[in-house]
Amino acid sequence: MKIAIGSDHGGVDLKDALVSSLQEEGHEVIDRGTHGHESVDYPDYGEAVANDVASQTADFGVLICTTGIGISISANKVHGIRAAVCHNEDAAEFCRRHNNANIICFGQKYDTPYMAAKMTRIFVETAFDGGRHERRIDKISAIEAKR
Ligand SMILES: O=C(CO)[C@H](O)[C@H](O)[C@H](O)COP(=O)(O)O
Repeated sequence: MKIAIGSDHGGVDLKDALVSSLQEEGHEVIDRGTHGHESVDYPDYGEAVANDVASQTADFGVLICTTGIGISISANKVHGIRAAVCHNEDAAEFCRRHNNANIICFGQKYDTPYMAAKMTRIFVETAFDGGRHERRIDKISAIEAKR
């Protein structure tokens, strides 16, 4: 898989750990930064990764900030993006099965490298269930289309 990843300074250590584990698992990783602990603004990285996913430059995205919240809100402003904050394996599975999420978001404050790698593995390996969930995704897209 081709996976775009990004974080602000509050998520950079977890981001760097995930870049390594994703590469070890054989994924092609597009690392959109940040690349150090200097203070930066999470919307810049949320937008960069969201653009990669929306344009199909990447199959999926991974975003990290301190809590996972600011960067997920930012990514969800890009048309076609469904970014889900996950802190356990069940959420990582169900945001794919029911919500067809295309970006998974973590909070470095809460998620260990081990757990984030595990959740990311579940996320990329789980298919969308379709069926009744397709109708709901279509309604999300319809909300987007009004703007
Ligand atoms: O936006 C956030 C919360 O949703 C992110 O966690 C940021 O990393 C955080 O706000 C950055 O805060 P800082 O005090 O500037 O490090």
